Amino acid sequence: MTHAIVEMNNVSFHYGDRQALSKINFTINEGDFIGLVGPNGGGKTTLIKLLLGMEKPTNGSIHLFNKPIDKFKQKNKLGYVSQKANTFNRGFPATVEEVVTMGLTSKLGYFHRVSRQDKEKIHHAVEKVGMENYLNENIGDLSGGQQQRIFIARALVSEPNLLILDEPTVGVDAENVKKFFDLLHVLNKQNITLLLVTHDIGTMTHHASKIACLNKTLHFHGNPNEFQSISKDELSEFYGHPLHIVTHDH
Ligand SMILES: Nc1ncnc2c1ncn2[C@@H]1O[C@H](COP(=O)(O)OP(=O)(O)OP(=O)(O)O)[C@@H](O)[C@H]1O
Repeated sequence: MTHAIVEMNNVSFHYGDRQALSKINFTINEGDFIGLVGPNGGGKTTLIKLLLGMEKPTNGSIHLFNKPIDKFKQKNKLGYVSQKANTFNRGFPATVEEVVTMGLTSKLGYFHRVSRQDKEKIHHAVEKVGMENYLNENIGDLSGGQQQRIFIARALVSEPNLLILDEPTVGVDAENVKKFFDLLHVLNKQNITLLLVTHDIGTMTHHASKIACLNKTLHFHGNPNEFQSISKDELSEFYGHPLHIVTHDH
């Protein structure tokens, strides 16, 4: 039986006079791996802000794990890796272990003492992303792809059921993109539901179990085969410009 962990019902959102989202009905089921795609300004970031409780819908309702979002207190169930996560420069004075610890302290408060159990969680999260040999390295000395793994570990440390990733493969080379998706599949098999915002539709159709296409309204939400059967003209109309999709075979 599938369990809905996110339910958006008839959700609209305005920034002042500007409507960013209109009448969105969107469900995320436990175990989904959803690629959220759409043109620039289509409302992807806004939708994520609503899920994270950073903005409130102008109309409609959101339920997280069967609770109305304003009654939902288990913030640890949601993990978020932002687009700007890997911007640490060389020499940034924090070790991998310290960065991953921030994933707990941001939820528990900075004065929360890190217990032995917390340490175990931190090490476990770092192991999950295959970076256990780098715990004492400075984050700024790692490659972009390695830093990205650490930010995923930071999001995983609070043991989320839903992991939201915003444009995680921008600026990552093809080999590391492949490794990154391998990691996401492992996490997905471990029952972590994934919502990945991306402009790379071609890669997404190979990896995601569902594609959601957003341009103010939700134009499509279904499996990648159904998505690929949408005509190029229809997609270009939805995007507002001709679209060239590069598909990657693995
Ligand atoms: N803080 C804000 N104030 C006013 N308008 C905003 C604000 N943030 C976003 N918008 C507008 O809301 C619409 C949706 O923006 P949003 O950032 O959600 O789109 P997006 O799909 O994430 O875009 P991109 O792919 O370029 O990151 C756009 O028209 C944008 O200009």
